[in-house]
Amino acid sequence: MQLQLLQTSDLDQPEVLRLKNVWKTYHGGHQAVKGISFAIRRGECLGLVGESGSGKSTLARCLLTLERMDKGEIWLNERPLHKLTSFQLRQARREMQAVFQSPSASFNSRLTIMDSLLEPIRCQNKGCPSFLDKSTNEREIASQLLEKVHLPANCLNRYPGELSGGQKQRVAIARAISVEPSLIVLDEPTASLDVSIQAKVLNLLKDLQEKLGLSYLFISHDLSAVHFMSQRLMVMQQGEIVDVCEGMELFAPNRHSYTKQLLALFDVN
Ligand SMILES: Nc1ncnc2c1ncn2[C@@H]1O[C@H](COP(=O)(O)OP(=O)(O)OP(=O)(O)O)[C@@H](O)[C@H]1O
Repeated sequence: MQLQLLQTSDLDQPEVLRLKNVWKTYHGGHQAVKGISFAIRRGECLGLVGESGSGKSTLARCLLTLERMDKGEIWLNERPLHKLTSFQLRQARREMQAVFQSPSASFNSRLTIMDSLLEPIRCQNKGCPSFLDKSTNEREIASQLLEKVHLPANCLNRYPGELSGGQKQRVAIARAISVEPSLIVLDEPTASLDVSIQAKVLNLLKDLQEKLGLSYLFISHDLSAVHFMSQRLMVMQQGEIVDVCEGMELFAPNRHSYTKQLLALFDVN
């Protein structure tokens, strides 16, 4: 799929992802996700906020098909992931990328940054992403990708251990966008970073989303970060979506009582 420049608020855009009535129970009977349904449109950032243990990561792992759900439907670009064979699923999964909380865990410490960065492009036999200047030279493609996340090309020969957490997270973001996925799941992408770096990474993600028309599911326990990033946000409590709102509706007096509790906890503006 080609990324396109577009208005992020454009509700005429097609759905990239739709979840219908997704349930997940862990061994021992704990219901982490209880009948969740939602959709994400192309070019949209949908925020998911909720306190620790509310089921956000479980939901993310279910939709990335890293975790088997009990029941429900997951449609990616109108393909029913819940009906695919394992082989078909491996192919379809490539249309989704994820950036997780811990940048260190995302890299093989024995691979150079260049090799880690180019892994998805090589695996998927893809060439130069359409949003870069055309090139067939791997090093040039990798340098351009790093440039998109404001890192110098001299990082390419280094190993993950030689980069800071913030730099590694930027490489993880560059790697996620390299194959022009339909959806990027960002699961607490700044939670392990220094406060001074968090805002920079959020700004970078928002800038890339707007320029490249990316679709994000942005997950965080921090309501202010979710509000900053997302056109629409969902509030999750004990495995359920208890509130959904757009932009400034967050401050409406009739919000769910749990949303109000979160608003009181975080400095949202
Ligand atoms: N592998 C597992 N086995 C059993 N229970 C689990 C497992 N993973 C998560 N849980 C439980 O499911 C619930 C939801 O966990 P989950 O990690 O999805 O929440 P979360 O909202 O992402 O939390 P956090 O913000 O702390 O990451 C929690 O009660 C957790 O203890």
